[in-house]
Amino acid sequence: MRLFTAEAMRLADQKATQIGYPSLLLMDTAGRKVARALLQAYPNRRVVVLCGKGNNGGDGLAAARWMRVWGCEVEVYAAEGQQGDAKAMRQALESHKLTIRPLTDWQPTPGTVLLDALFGTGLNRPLQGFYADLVGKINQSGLSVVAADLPSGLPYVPHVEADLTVALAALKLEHVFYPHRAACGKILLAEIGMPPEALADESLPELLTPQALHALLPPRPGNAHKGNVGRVLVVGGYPSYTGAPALSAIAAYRAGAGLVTVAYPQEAAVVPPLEAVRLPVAGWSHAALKPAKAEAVAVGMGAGPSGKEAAKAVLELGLPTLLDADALHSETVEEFAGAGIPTVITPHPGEAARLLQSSAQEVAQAPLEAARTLAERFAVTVVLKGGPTVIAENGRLAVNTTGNPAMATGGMGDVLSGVIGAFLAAGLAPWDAARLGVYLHGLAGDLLARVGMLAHELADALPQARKQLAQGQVRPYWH
Ligand SMILES: NC(=O)C1=CN([C@@H]2O[C@H](COP(=O)(O)OP(=O)(O)OC[C@H]3O[C@@H](n4cnc5c(N)ncnc54)[C@H](O)[C@@H]3O)[C@@H](O)[C@H]2O)[C@H](O)CC1
Ligand SMILES: [K+]
Repeated sequence: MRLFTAEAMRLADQKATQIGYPSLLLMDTAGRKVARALLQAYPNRRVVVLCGKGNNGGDGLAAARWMRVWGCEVEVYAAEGQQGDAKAMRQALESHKLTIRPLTDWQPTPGTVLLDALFGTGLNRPLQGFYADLVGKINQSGLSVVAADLPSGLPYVPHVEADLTVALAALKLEHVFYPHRAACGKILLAEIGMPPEALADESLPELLTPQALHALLPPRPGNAHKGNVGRVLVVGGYPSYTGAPALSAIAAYRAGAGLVTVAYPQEAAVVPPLEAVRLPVAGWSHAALKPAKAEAVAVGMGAGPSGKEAAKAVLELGLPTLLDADALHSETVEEFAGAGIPTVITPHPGEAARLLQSSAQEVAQAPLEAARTLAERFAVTVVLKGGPTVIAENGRLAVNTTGNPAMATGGMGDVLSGVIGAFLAAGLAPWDAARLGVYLHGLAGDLLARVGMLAHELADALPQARKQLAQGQVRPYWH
């Protein structure tokens, strides 16, 4: 499944028309789906539909007609000047003898549900004047609001704050990235009959879905033993950061690793989990790490200023490697890529900014671009953590669809490193290990989803998350 921009959606629309699918049919289906979703969420309420003059307004006019056909009480307020399909929808509605009132006449009436069909993907500048005031009035009314396709005004300010948004044909950036996603309320994706060919644009970012991720889960063979399902070497720890490598080790086991070894400076009071092999080292060197039995390495978690040296020792092992936190330095990443080692880096916006020589704010404002640039510049697989996390590799992008703000606590990144490390060790390519790891980590977070949860608790929820994914029980947030 792909993530659309407004422009990509317009092209998809065009393509559908070119291959012979009538656009009026798309609009009518859009209206019917919006109407049905609204009535399911707010049964037995009087509905007020507010329509703009573009195609988003056309969806609203179609929705009003369907609600009328189904015998619901519905009032319509619309801007003047519809063209094309939207004009046809206005005529179709009028033929049902429903009075369409001027948009300027609308006043909030207690107990009604609003259908916001003012603007969708066609907005190319912030709302001003009458429409800005109207959005303010909608938001201050305290009424329940259902948005057709997008809360009107997004991606700018002001915009409608909806309780429910029915995304049409595909999810757009605003349905996925914060802070805009918050204005959508609950999100439902409505299929409107768009021919699949029109929606299949491989150049767009992939949205991680349970179906796609399910296929990546490494099988657990009947003759599994701890030596053939993936062994991970966790390298980190420093006198003042002793918890990080332990968390990664727990997470690697919880994600399915057969054996986890933790290498840490002997002077650091690291307490690996009981199940891990301990490898205290007197200084970072290849010789010190060599005894570890592993198919993949995760390095940098809580390694402090010794992170660079630790990574250098890991480099010589030549194993697929995840570089996190204190191992995230430009020279280090370049060395791994230069040596042809399958490498995943997991920066947060601050670390990404350090690698890109920009600011954390710039990275957070344009995460897709930042991840793509990092992947191009360093020729590695990039996991840029955020709301949501973006994965990039060699021109392709994927956007995570699990996780929640309660996960914003210390140690969550260390857990993610362990999870991705486990999938690298199980033999997954970096692109697959990164996507599956990020998705499962977020899914475990969603199973707990309460502020105050701890990183090790999330790790403990990983087996349940994996089981749900394996059994096809995961419902994405837009269902
Ligand atoms: N494939 C689909 O998903 C389908 C989507 N549909 C719906 O169509 C809209 C997009 O319609 P479009 O006509 O392109 O744009 P809008 O209705 O969002 O608004 C355009 C309208 O508004 C004017 N305008 C633009 N910016 C401003 C502004 N700042 N202030 C005032 N007016 C502005 C512009 O000139 C136009 O007149 C999509 O979201 C779906 O809801 C189809 O129904 C079916 C297929
Ligand atoms: K809208």
